[in-house]
Amino acid sequence: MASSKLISDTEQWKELKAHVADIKKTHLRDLLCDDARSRAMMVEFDGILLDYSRQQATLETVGKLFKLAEASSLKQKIDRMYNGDHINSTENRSVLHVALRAPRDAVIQSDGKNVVPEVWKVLDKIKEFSERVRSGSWVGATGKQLKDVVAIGIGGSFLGPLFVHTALQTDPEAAESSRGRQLRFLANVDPIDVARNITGLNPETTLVVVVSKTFTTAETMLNARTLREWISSALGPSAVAKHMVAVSTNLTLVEKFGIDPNNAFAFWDWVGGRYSVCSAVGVLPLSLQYGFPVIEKFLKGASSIDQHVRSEPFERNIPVLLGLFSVWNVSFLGYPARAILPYSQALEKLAPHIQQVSMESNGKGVSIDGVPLPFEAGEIDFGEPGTNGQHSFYQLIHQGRVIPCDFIGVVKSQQPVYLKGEVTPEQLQKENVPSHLVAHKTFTGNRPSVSILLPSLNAYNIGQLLAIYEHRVAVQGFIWNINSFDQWGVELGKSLATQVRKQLNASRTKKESIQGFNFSTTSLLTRYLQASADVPADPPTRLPQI
Ligand SMILES: O=P(O)(O)OC[C@H]1O[C@](O)(CO)[C@@H](O)[C@@H]1O
Repeated sequence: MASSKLISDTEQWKELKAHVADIKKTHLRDLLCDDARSRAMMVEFDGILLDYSRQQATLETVGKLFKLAEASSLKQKIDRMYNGDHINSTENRSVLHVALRAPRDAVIQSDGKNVVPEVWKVLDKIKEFSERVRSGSWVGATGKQLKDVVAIGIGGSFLGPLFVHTALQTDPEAAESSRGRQLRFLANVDPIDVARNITGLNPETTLVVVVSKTFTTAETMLNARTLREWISSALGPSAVAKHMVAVSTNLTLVEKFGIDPNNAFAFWDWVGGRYSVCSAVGVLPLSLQYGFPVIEKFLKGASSIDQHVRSEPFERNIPVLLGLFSVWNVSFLGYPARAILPYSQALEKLAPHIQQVSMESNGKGVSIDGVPLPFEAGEIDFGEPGTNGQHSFYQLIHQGRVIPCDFIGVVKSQQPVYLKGEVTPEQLQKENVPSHLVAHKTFTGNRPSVSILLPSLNAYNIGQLLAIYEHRVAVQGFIWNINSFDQWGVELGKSLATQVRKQLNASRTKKESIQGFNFSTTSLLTRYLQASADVPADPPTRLPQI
């Protein structure tokens, strides 16, 4: 274990700790009376407005946060990321998702090699392949056009693409270009998910995209085998070549699985799973659905924010400001959660995606050098689109626990509806509230939030939003000095789960007794084995169906 200095040992951290008492004495209501303060807390870039005046912070707090950024070498860390240094030191890798959306003529090095040409080679291949499928020049085994796509993948190989797909579905341009086509996502190992996803689809007109960085993830490989069976039992084993393609960094395993390597789309170990939506992981299924030109706009939006993060001074740098205030809320004010509240139904899958990006990245208990953290890092992310959330958990946010909120607004809706002559209810009518209800009917306020206002929600804006959140999470990790890009905890979880699977298999097939688990696990496994005693050890293949 290294003995590097923790950020919490610096003077700048201690100054912020001491500053908390001043802020706790101040009510947000009073802070908001200061127009100059509010004006200074608004930042605009490329059509996006960030208003952070509703943070429990003064301009002095902001100054102190910038000093903390300096103490944590934030600028140098951002530069090291863009320079392709192995900042993911525990896995000895570069972190270069910014290269996935860089312009064709950009130069971004990893291990002494410019990776941008490789990125564009894959993008060009996706463009060509998706155009062939969409135009009908690539057809299925029976000569029919492939109108439907099932993307199999989990975690980072699922949540980001699902978020972007859901956000694009109602955008007029994307809706037009996807007319008559369907994109579905199969993630869960529970056969119910297979049943739901194949219901209503015809193998003759379906293309399956297996998305897995490692091509070893148990859930994905089981689902891939199931859909391979679905295709070959209907159309014969040779149909797999026409109906299944893959996205992976492990092209050897792709070939072993039976997918033609020519129909595989590569990405690289310098792309973390949860940061991979701009690689073939997202770009292939999304281009099949919407056409490459729409998805190229999405990449351009993300790239615009990449340039902003790298070059904008911290005072006007949206992801840096967001990251600093997240650290302020979590580590100084002691608020462990964050609500992501987009006022657009199209962003309904933003919170599930950011949950992985944020919590898998920053849910760490040790510094990048392996030193246990004496403070809390990471935050609990959750969210729902407004106004649905208002009718669900906002009560707790209003009057219960303090949860910093991200309010995301869209000025020009994808689907604007204007009602002529709509009358405003007389909400402000004086009520004769009985005294015993006054406290129940009062908001004490003083709850921090940021507002992010997008001009519209087209492919470009969706790319911007994605990149803002990705960089914000990285900024938080840089300040806390943790490794936001590894996931050893998840890997440990997977290996513990493998032991359980092995035990279940051994008990079923060889009647081996359960060994090496605690009382609780042993009891649950025993009960499960007893209750499923009628399941044959080697069951015949049966496709789930509804
Ligand atoms: O793309 P793969 O290798 O199948 O992994 C899927 C996901 O599993 C995880 O390792 C978490 O279990 C994620 O980080 C990753 O995105």
